[in-house]
Amino acid sequence: MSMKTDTAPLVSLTQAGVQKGRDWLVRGVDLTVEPGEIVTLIGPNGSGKSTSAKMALGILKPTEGTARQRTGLRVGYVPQKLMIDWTLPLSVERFMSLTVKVNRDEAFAALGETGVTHLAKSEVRNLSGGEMQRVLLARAIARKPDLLVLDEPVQGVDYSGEIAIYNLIQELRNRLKCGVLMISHDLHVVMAATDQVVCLNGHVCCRGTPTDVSQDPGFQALYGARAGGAIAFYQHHHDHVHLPDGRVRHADGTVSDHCHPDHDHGDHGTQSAGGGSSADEKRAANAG
Ligand SMILES: Nc1ncnc2c1ncn2[C@@H]1O[C@H](COP(=O)(O)OP(=O)(O)OP(=O)(O)O)[C@@H](O)[C@H]1O
Repeated sequence: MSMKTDTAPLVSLTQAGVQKGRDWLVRGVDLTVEPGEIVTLIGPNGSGKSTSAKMALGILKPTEGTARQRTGLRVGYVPQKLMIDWTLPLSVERFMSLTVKVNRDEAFAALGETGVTHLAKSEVRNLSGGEMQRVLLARAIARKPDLLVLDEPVQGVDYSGEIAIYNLIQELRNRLKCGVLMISHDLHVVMAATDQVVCLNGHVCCRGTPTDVSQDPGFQALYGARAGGAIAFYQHHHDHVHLPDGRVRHADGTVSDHCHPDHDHGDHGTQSAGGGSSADEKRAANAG
């Protein structure tokens, strides 16, 4: 059998779940990332985003279901936190080749791709949030990955900076033709650049294109003009919680064994004027 062109998704999960002791960290996750596709995992803290990403990357073996990675998959990773002693001087140039094997030309080419060649001699600890994210992106793409994994890519970046970073991620995807798997930790902010949004809540709560959401007249009335098409706010409420024993408690207080895939996960619509009072809505209101 010829292995010249592997046309399988870069990574895929099928009904994947992880159990630790008696508790399920996450279950029933279906996910694929194709070359050139941007997939974003969203959901509240502890909803299983990192666990799902780790299963997709083959770092964590699913207890149930399957996880597959394309043969010879190269992954570029932007971590959520860096284990770096910030009291030590470290130039961007040196940082680029600190943990990954890249030569000077590759490092500079990558810094060029993310628009920060001019920072090569700068101290990493002096970088602004946006500059740091660009350097991290450069480091992740330096070895020409098939898949770019971004764990909270707009950390420490202000609102206009966020749009710039998301636009850059989209540009990189277009230029490098890589797939992108993004994790958004505490924001229900999803970019128009995202092809697929998978919202987790201990299981796949809902999924779809941000376009569906951003084309909603109610959404446009609130955010369309201001957001400039670059960012969509994906707002919804979870109408049930997953109990540690795997059972599901619904909004009406009833408890059931399963949360079926065809189960109505409640109002996943866009925010309406005068709607609830969650932190997400406050954030959306502030940003908009
Ligand atoms: N090795 C482990 N053993 C036991 N529980 C774990 C382990 N790893 C994660 N968990 C738990 O599994 C759940 C899902 O964790 P996960 O890190 O995937 O969530 P997350 O959506 O990425 O959260 P956050 O937004 O806070 O980073 C959490 O309740 C977490 O405490």
